[in-house]
Amino acid sequence: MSFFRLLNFGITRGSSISKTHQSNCECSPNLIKIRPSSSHDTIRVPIEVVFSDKCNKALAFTLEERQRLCIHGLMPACVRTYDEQMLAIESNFHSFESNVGRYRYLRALRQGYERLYFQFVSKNVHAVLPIIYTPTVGLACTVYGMLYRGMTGIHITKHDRGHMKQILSNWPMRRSVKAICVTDGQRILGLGDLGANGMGIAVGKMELYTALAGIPPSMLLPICLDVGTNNKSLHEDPLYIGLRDERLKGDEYVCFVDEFMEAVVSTFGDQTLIHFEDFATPNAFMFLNRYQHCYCHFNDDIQGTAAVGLGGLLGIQRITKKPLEEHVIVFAGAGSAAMGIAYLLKMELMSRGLSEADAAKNIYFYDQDGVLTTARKSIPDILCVFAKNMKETKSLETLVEQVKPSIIMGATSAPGLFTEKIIRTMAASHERPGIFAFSNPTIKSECTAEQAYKFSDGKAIYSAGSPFPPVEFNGKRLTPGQANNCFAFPALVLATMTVLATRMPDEIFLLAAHELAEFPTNEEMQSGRIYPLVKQANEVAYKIGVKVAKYLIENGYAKRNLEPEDVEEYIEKNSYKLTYGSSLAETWAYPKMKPHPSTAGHENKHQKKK
Ligand SMILES: NC(=O)C1=CN([C@@H]2O[C@H](COP(=O)(O)OP(=O)(O)OC[C@H]3O[C@@H](n4cnc5c(N)ncnc54)[C@H](OP(=O)(O)O)[C@@H]3O)[C@@H](O)[C@H]2O)C=CC1
Ligand SMILES: CC(=O)C(=O)O
Ligand SMILES: [Mg+2]
Repeated sequence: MSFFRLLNFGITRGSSISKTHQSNCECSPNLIKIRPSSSHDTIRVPIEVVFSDKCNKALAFTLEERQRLCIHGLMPACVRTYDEQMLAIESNFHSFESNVGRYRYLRALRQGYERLYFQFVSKNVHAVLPIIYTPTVGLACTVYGMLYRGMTGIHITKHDRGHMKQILSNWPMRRSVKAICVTDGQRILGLGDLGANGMGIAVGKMELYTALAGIPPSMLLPICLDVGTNNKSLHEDPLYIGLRDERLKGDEYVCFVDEFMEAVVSTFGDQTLIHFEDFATPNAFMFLNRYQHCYCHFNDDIQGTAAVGLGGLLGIQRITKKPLEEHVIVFAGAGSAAMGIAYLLKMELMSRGLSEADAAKNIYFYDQDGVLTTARKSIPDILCVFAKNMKETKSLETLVEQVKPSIIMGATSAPGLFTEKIIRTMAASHERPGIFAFSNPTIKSECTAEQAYKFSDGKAIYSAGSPFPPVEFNGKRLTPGQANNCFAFPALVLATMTVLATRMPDEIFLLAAHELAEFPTNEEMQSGRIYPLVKQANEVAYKIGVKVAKYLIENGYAKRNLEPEDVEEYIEKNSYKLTYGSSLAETWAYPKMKPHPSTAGHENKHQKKK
């Protein structure tokens, strides 16, 4: 018998509890007296469905529901309200001494009570993001095998070639999947190659889709491509969950990922959004170039970070009242994050009328080989324009003394790279030097908030990839910004999924950057915080998501037949409901996802051929 036939047994969809039935119970908040209900009122739902992560309301099952679902007596008498449930979770959450302990608790909560979990995350973004996202998720990935407690997504290994479609079809909610976040685990935050343990990152990113952007979890599928790991310590770790082989490489690796992309669209449809996360930089760029014009694909480390990086730079422009083209900017690190930001920054400057060479003139790159000069052999294409005809130096301090940057952007995973001398040199030449320490998790930051404020005499406009608490300096409370792509990707995926965009063009990342820069008030900007607060992340996702969705419609990228003025209403109507259904039928109807209406042949009037 199908799942739905079981669910519908004995109940008319949409019906509510009858008056007669209600009169069978006498309830006070904590004291319940029941007379047995008549048999036709009960619903024979398998107990594993009632108590499944999707349906379980824990102690919030009402007395009527307990009776009708034949689960009465399987839990204590207390019927908890929403606030009481939140209190219970909050008390548990705070009772753990370590953040990994909290992470572990939240995993169990998600796996037992999905809706309750997302209620808690959405209402406590400020406290929970540092656990399910950076920095704690990074630490959790290092011990992921130990923390593993069952299915969170799909693992496809290098032995699955030729069978990927079949594996993707094994996902229980395959009919509702609309977006995928995939990693091959090779560059997990700044922690390096964590192989199959990287699944924790894909899960964390997708949880933010739901918690911040309201996308139903049933539409989301985290995937780990287990192509081996070159991390020897994982090969020897008895709790490691992945293949203990060297990584696939070369053509074999590319063909593997090609087959994966084809399997995704043939299983879930060609509108599926495919988010790449934490691939090693050369592969990240290679796949972005390969797929961005034929799939609905983006790379968050390159493009999401670029939107947030440029948003921060536009914030510095607001504070200093000096146009970005007049700032001297040093990028420390030449990986996905730094190159992505520099590319978008160049695009922004060229949109202001500068030539490519002029846009790149004041932008310097520095990596493990020192400053990027024209003398360097084999420069990645994207960086050529930034290479300078200057004397080579291996020292970042020397470079900073030489070019006196007003802004430094670190994405190196090299903690302490921004020394006291560097920060003091910048503060001596600039009233409000911009210091970005993008690297994650916290232990990888190029400098801490305290160092940035102390060594700059409180002048620094400091932001970091991971959260830092406010710092008291000379009687002032200075609040760092969080320069993290979590202020961009939820909005971008919300927009893309809302309008069923065919592609994710560069312009939407530029637009997101501009919108993000407008968030902080003038007062907040002047105090040195150029990003919104983490607790505003839902509002950021919604507002930027709406703007980007309208842009996609107006520029012919949308497949859904939706007018720009209807975007807000559509989002509100279709977003994940954090509260339980108001009737039994609504509660139990949850797993039945309505397929997106086919829009084939219904191009909206804004649509151009792309
Ligand atoms: N805040 C956010 O939203 C995001 C943060 N990140 C973080 O940024 C960091 C980098 O990631 P990604 O861009 O993918 O970069 P990669 O790890 O691919 O590259 C790191 C770059 O830093 C350089 N580097 C390493 N050590 C030093 C050093 N001591 N001095 C100078 N340069 C150094 C490397 O140089 P070489 O090539 O010569 O080895 C390389 O160019 C990670 O910590 C990641 O977590 C990433 C994406 C988003
Ligand atoms: C935030 C993020 O995507 C990273 O550090 O890789
Ligand atoms: Mg990342």
